[in-house]
Amino acid sequence: MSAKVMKELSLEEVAQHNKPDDLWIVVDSKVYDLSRFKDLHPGGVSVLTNTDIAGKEATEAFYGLHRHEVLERPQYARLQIGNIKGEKPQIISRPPGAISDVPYSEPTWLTQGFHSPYFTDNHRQFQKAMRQFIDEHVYEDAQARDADGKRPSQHVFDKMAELNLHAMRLGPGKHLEGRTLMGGLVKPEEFDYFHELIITQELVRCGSRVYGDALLGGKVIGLPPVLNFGKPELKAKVIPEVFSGKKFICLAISEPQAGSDVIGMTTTAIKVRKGAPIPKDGQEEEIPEGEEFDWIVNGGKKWITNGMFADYFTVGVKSESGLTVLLIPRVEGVETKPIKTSYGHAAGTALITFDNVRVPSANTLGEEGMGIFVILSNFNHERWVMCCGSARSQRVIIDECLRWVSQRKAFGKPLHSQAVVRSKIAGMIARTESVQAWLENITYQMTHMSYKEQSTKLAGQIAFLKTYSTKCAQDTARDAVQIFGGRGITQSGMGKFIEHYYRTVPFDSLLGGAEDVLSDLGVRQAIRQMPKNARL
Ligand code: HEM
Repeated sequence: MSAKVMKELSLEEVAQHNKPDDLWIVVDSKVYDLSRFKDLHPGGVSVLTNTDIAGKEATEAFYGLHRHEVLERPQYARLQIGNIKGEKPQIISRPPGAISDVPYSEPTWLTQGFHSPYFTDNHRQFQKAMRQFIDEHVYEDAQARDADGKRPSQHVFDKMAELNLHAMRLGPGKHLEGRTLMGGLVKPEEFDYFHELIITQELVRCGSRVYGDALLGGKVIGLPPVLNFGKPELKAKVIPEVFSGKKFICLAISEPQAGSDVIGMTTTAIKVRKGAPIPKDGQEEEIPEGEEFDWIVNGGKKWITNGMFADYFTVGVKSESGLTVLLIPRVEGVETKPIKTSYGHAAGTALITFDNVRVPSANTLGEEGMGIFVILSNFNHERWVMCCGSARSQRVIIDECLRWVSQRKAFGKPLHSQAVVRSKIAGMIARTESVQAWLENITYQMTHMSYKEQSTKLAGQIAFLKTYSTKCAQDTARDAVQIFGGRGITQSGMGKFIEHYYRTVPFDSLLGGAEDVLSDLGVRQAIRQMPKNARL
């Protein structure tokens, strides 16, 4: 189809078309014919036929009420019939992959003229590729799935697999060996936690909290126990399936009765001889040392991210010898039901029931009765990932607020002319910058410590950062709603990302350890490390 030929028009010519049935307006030097559209306009007819708008330059009025993306939607873009002679559009869309030039909407290491001791040229190239990938292949799917509640489209998982992003989201390590990462941009042995931070922070820019989890959040926490504690044959089967984006895994620990109280969990596993019938009395059989057997699992798990579409479940169970972790495939006796949460359905949050589920002993992860170590070993990494996301999501809100207060007028002046509005934005910026700076410091420590060292030295730091970051995020969400007013609680239009943020921000403060629990953990760790001879 040939491109539409745009007329070159003057403002005087446009002014002739100011009647309901012959209605033109100008937005950012582009002339739109709204004669037929006016009856379909979601904001009504009268605002368009108003004498201040019909046949006039309406840029300011338009941007006070609509996001720029409205004009990019094909059904509205085609209303354009021409341009104002000698003028050029001033408002440009950010090209895919580009850095934003709205102040504070990027961390300093990505801001023109700023420097960083942490990020190398390789990190910068990696960030560029990652942003391009998100803008081109992920953003639209995130918006669509957030709205319809379906899980992410398979083509997104497949594209991520092509770049080995599923593997990279588990951080640096042996699992990257022999893989081509990001089309060869980074060598497996050079991939570090800053690369991983970049992946998480770029993903968050999609502006959908549920989609972040939907995009295999379950794998980020459910696969490490397999990777670190699974038997070789199990790993050889499950890991390639999950890294290929064709099979899904989740972590199932929390229970309706026990919440995150891992010691108080009630899901049970008893041993029976391989293939033997399930004992009616529920009593475990004596299995000779070294012989393979089956576990019989009964119980349930709640709030399990990706549970609805998972093929594998990494499950904490109570066994005779204590807490044990099993990898349970989706087999007979496993049932998943959706749980409605405030962030929507795309992440497949599930209630899972296990009814006499038979699991081979070869699927035991780590030692029997030592499951607490299997579970705890990944907590730091999970919390750190959440800090990366939380830091970046706060920046998305700053970007939204700065744009809004500059384009929205109240009492004849832009919103930013109100001191109270500026003061709220000052708080947002200070909080976000401090979270990111602390995060980069911790990430740097991680790149210089073994996994074991990280557990002993950084558990407190990460716990404090997570608590601090999620508290900052909640303050920022609350202030952003005040700045956006009614739009901040409306799911479409100007404030849609603010409404979403305010609704979903508690997730980060709960998942991976609630705020109060984590602060306490950090202090207890500090007390344990107090030198015995320290005195005032
Ligand atoms: C090319 C021209 C225009 C198009 C394509 C358009 C399209 C839309 C759309 C899609 C909405 C729904 C809300 C959203 O998705 O953001 C909307 C709402 C609205 N529009 Fe327009 N519009 C145009 C021009 C105007 C103009 C010039 C005015 C006059 C000041 C106006 C006033 C409104 C109002 C008052 C609302 C309701 C806003 C709200 O719910 O907060 N529109 N418009």
